Amino acid sequence: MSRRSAAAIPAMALSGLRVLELAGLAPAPLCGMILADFGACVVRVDRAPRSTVAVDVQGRGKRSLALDLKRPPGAAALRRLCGGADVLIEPFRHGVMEKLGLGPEVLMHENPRLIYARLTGFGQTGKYAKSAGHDINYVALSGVLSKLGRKSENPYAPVNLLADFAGGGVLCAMGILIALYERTKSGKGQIIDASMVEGIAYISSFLWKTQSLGFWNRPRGENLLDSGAPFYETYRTSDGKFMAVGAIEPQFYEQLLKGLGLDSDELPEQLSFSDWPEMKKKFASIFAKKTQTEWCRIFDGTDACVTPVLSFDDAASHQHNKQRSSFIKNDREEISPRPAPLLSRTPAVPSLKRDPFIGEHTEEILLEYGFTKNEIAQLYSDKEFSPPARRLFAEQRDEGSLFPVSPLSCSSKRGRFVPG
Ligand SMILES: C[C@H](CCC[C@@H](C)[C@H]1CC[C@H]2[C@@H]3[C@H](O)C[C@@H]4C[C@H](O)CC[C@]4(C)[C@H]3C[C@H](O)[C@]12C)C(=O)SCCNC(=O)CCNC(=O)[C@H](O)C(C)(C)COP(=O)(O)OP(=O)(O)OC[C@H]1O[C@@H](n2cnc3c(N)ncnc32)[C@H](O)[C@@H]1OP(=O)(O)O
Repeated sequence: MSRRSAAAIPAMALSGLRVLELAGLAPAPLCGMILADFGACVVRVDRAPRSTVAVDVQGRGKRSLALDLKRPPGAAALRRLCGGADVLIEPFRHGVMEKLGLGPEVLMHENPRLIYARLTGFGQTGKYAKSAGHDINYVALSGVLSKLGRKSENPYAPVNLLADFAGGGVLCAMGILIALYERTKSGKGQIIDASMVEGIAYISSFLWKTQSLGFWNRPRGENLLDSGAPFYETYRTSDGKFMAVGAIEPQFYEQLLKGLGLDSDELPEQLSFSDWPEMKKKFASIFAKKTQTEWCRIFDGTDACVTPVLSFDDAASHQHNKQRSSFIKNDREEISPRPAPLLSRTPAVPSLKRDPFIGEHTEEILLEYGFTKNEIAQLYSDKEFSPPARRLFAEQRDEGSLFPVSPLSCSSKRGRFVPG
């Protein structure tokens, strides 16, 4: 690429943004990965020296610094790093950061521009603030879990997508961006209390606000969008695959019937609740007569709102997704979703390298944040970053297979790290 064309590539939307993400389980890593995908320089602060395995499988585009925050030099180092950062993401239950002397009153006193994002299940206050929990507990407490599941079955949590990721990682990233925008006007940072319970509840506003419309008057699994309706359901095909049907509006429902070879004049009204169970059986027996490919041939290109239920492999190779390059392959041939949404001028440019090893970039990050070689040596001598840990990092690098991967120095590879 010529120098001219290289110069013409606009910086990513978040380039220059310095983010410290304290290593956590699932939500905070997604939050950090989103920011990194869109250009932020994200440093994951891992535990040292006791970490042996990276919990973060969403380390794309991040670098790793290992610190023992329980020892005064480690906590002091984080304080100093926060002095030069824009955003701190912390994923511990309420009180942990305060116990470490790293609460917001300390860090924001030293850096009033800091956005201090606290991503927890239950939030910073309330009866459960100090309790352990996981996605399913947060979805339960939000009220949403009571709505999920098929007829006559127990409530069902759809993997850990709702709390950890939608209500947690994504909304926390949104909170950070809102706070950053506000900071351009006030010059001040702020604390973000991102509770996953509230995140899911917020995301489920439609459910709350449609209560009065009669959408949800029937028991779980018997309503319009919760697998009660025959036209909003999945159906097994003759080859053991599935089709998804979402033909809600009458004109689309008509096309569904046409594709199935049915005549609406000979059927009950679309919204006749009492006929739904029978209609489901009818649709199921028809879908079971053809393969998924055959049904795709019938419905593709129509407005019947019928699509194949794809496996991950099939999703990545589906023509539509390929046409949009919706999935990317990293340098280990691992396929994952491309960052979304697509920005027209400054789209995300995700790293295609492996995720970072724990502590892999400790020294280079500390140097970038203004530590001298002597100070870093002092941290070493204080066993903050002990020889055994260094050996471990070397072993990780040699084995190469223990951890998913991507060392990407913001300064060298993307030119988007701005030293403080
Ligand atoms: C359902 C999901 C969770 C699913 C995750 C699993 C799918 C994955 C978990 C483990 C993964 C595997 C593993 O990594 C090994 C392999 C790795 C390989 O790369 C891939 C394959 C693996 C097999 C991998 C596979 C999978 O990825 C896994 C199986 C969720 O719901 S996640 C959401 C959980 N909730 C929250 O995050 C809300 C806020 N947090 C909390 O409530 C608590 O943190 C939590 C989660 C309840 C945990 O409580 P815990 O008591 O453990 O921690 P805290 O009270 O928060 O305190 C943290 C303590 O740690 C100290 N500390 C932190 N950093 C440092 C540091 N740098 N140095 C020193 N010390 C540190 C801190 O001071 C606290 O100490 P104290 O307890 O003494 O105060």
